[in-house]
Amino acid sequence: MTTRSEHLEAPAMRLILPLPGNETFARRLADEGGWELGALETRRFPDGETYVRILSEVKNKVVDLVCTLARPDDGFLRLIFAADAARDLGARQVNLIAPYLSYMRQDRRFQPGEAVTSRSFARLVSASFDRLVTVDPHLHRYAALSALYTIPTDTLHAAPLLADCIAAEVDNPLIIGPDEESEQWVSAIAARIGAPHAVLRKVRHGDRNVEVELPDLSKWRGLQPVLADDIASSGRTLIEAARMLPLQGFVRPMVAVVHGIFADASFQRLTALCGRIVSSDSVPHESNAVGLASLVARAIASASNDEADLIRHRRPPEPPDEVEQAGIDSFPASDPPSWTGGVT
Ligand SMILES: O=P(O)(O)OC[C@H]1O[C@@H](O)[C@H](O)[C@@H]1O
Repeated sequence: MTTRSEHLEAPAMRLILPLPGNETFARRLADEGGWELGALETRRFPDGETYVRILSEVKNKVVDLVCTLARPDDGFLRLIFAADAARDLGARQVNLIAPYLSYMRQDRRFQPGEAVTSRSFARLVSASFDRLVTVDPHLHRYAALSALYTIPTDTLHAAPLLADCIAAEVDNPLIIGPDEESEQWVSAIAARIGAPHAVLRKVRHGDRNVEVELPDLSKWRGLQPVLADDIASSGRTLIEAARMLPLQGFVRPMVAVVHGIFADASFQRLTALCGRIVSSDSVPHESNAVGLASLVARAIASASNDEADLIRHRRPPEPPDEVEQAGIDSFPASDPPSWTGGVT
């Protein structure tokens, strides 16, 4: 008979469990690691409430729920219900594998009364999961996810994979970031493939209204421009950058993004202005050309499955920081800024 201590010492079996729409990525992940692929069923009751049923055995297993979080409001409750169900049914550990992590951009209160959704979302996820694995979260004013999340997190980077994809497709690339924020990604990509890089200036006036200015790039005319960024959301940032490049005599740019959300008809609009457009498979899209499953599988395999270790790494929530208070004080109602959103 197996004793309790023998059982705890045995390596936990792992179950990769996709939420709807994440089956392809989950299958790749399971194949990479040689792990079991599970299934769950969800539907809506006639009143709009969510039904969730886990169809695989989870007892004593490490359960990795795979759910990219593009358009999170549609499926977040079913994700939380699935995590709770896995735990109720005896899962030893319940992790969230979210190749794209949402709610990273409203990371402070820009106007009095605004919800700081980065913080609220992190609290909800931290309450339901033991660990979070994600790729290139939009860390702007926060240096690391540990400033928001109270559970252990693994932050992976797609820049080397995007760089290899660009190098395979373009001979003499000039890597261009559409705004100052993108410097971190474009410099990493450029360094890996030994290409020059430049960063444009952007002013955001609204959710779908941005202005992009080009510095003098004439010394690089003749190179193939490659616009690289972390997210294409409304696509406006990339569209404006792509519109500006021909003004300095550049050919149509290639576009390489980690997270291709491409809301509205932005992909079609970009296609009209650009050459090849590639993204990672963090968000399922026709532009997916860079697979992340192997990167994510390696992180999962090396993460600790030890409950005691996870409990040690859980931290109490941090109190609101200076930034939040500064946000409240700095925008008196009589003098609102023209752009009230948090996204740059
Ligand atoms: O312009 P859209 O595509 O809406 O938003 C994406 C841009 O906004 C920034 O936060 C991102 O880093 C990216 O540059």
